[in-house]
Amino acid sequence: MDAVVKPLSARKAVVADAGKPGSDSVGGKGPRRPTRAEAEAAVETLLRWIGENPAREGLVDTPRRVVKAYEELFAGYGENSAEVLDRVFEEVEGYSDIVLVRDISFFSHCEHHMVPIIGKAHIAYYPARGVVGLSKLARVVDVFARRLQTQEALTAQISDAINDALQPRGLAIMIEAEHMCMAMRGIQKQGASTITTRFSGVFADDPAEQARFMMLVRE
Ligand SMILES: Nc1nc2c(ncn2[C@@H]2O[C@H](COP(=O)(O)OP(=O)(O)OP(=O)(O)O)[C@@H](O)[C@H]2O)c(=O)[nH]1
Ligand SMILES: [Zn+2]
Repeated sequence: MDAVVKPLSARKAVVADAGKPGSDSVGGKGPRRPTRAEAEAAVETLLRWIGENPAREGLVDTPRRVVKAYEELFAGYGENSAEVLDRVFEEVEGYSDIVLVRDISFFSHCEHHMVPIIGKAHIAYYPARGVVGLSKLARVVDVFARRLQTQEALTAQISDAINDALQPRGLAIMIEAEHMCMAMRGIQKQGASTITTRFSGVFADDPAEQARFMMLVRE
């Protein structure tokens, strides 16, 4: 959770690095991580700021609950994509055609407003030196989704992590998401969905492969 309190410049460096083996768990130098009590006090301040009375019965435990919920919602800062993708299975009877896991649901939070991004990721690759457990693709989505994000960075980080770990012949990532900061506030457009893609290897080189990916995602 250190990155939550890192200055923006330091945090940007972490994001740029993310996905490289061993470098996407956030930590190291930076401002001191606040204590749990300080984090709870910050929630209490926000409660007072919105006009609430943190001492009323329904709210006395809320700072504790919010901090606990943040540990879960932002658990990705303590996780490392390289560890998740550590185990490559090479004995797949020579299978080297497309592997596509679609509709991987995720929740993230936008880094501008800290409100939810709700979406689905679709991931396809052509194995070269083996395959990973299918659940690991979904786990790697959560490693990065459970951080403050932009959809573009999330897409790039997932792609970089899988490319580094698996070196597939091709990798395609598509993310479709609704940003609550556009739905609940600001422009207030519900149902608008944002699509981002990242193609590499044969998916970047061959438009027919991109078309195949799109067809499989949509069918
Ligand atoms: N590119 C990108 N923009 C995002 C993402 N999530 C939220 N945003 C946008 O980030 C922008 C932040 O704009 P600002 O003008 O700094 O903030 P704001 O005054 O709250 O903007 P409004 O949302 O337009 O009210 C908004 O346009 C959001 O829609 C994302 O994942 N990617
Ligand atoms: Zn936002």
